[in-house]
Amino acid sequence: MQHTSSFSGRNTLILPQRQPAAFSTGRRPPQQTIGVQKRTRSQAVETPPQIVETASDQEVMIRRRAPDGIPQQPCGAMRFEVPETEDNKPRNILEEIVWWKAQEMVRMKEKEPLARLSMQIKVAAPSRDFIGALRAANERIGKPGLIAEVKKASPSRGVIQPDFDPVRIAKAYEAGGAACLSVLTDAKYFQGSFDYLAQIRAAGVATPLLCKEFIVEAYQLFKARASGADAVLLIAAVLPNSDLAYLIKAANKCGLQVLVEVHTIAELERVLKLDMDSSQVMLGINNRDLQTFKVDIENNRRIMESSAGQQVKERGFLMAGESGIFTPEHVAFVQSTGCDAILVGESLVKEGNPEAAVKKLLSLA
Ligand SMILES: O=C(O)c1ccccc1NCC(=O)[C@H](O)[C@H](O)COP(=O)(O)O
Repeated sequence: MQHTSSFSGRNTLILPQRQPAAFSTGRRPPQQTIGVQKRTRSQAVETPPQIVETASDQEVMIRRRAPDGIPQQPCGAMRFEVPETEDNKPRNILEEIVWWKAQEMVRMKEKEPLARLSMQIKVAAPSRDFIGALRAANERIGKPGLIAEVKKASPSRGVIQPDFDPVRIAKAYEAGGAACLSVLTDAKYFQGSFDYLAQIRAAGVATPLLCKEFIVEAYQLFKARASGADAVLLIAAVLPNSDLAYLIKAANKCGLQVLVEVHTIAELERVLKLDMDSSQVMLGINNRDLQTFKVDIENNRRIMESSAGQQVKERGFLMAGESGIFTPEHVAFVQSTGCDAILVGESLVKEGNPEAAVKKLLSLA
């Protein structure tokens, strides 16, 4: 991958050269098969078993795009329509969200071209050290550094906080002792907004902000940074390593740190093959399976006890436990597995007094 300096000339931000994504279309390359190929009896004798790829070896389990194209695609004054087939329906919520992002971004780019965002980034206030703030809080309080999530709704829980005021909640989290905040920006599935990031920053909240978005393109990094984010989430279940490598470099060049999220040992093993700087990239274990919604915080222990989990510690990466953390006992459990940070949404945001909820969760009161 070619490296270039962050900014060249006056108005052009140069990003690293993109490598093609291994499975970015969701289709497998023709020479690859899942499991053992079907053979006739004679072939079984003559041909050795050909196990080219198993499910756990696959880079990503979700298909990044609908195989036949998105159902409706504007094209100038015309519109493509692809007939709905079984294959062209998303297989799970994560696929649905990721397919939606492609359509959403067409409109976003029309409204706010990349060049405009690039100009905004140049004059933006410097970003804050997201990972450093979590490490400092962990040292100061002896508990995992808390990333408190500002989210109104989610696909699995519906509306979590009907009386949703993002700035009020952000200020309360900060006053309660959160080291960092995570702000949902997806509008369709989480009722979030990039404007919330900007509003929270403009209101004088000093804790670093994570843009919680389903990022598949560099455009979203620019949008996050222009809105006031200090860090972005990249989801390993969505992005093959080629895309992760590109997006991590692009994010860092925009002044954003990165939280790379995994859900399985296989994903962590894969992600650890990337060349990552532990001062710019942290890792997270999402205990929610984003394809089925099942939450299991034991997942945290399983992953941290694996040899990949050991490698995380040896290489000095900050690791966050994410999802399903409701009580101080959960916090202690996740910390005992080796996580020095936690990401918590529902249990805090649903409380009428989020400041007290943070103190209670961290046993600071
Ligand atoms: O929460 C969902 O329903 C969901 C569905 C599809 C993709 C992502 C989803 N959630 C993101 C998260 O995992 C959580 O917002 C985050 O980890 C906090 O979890 P919690 O403390 O359980 O609210």
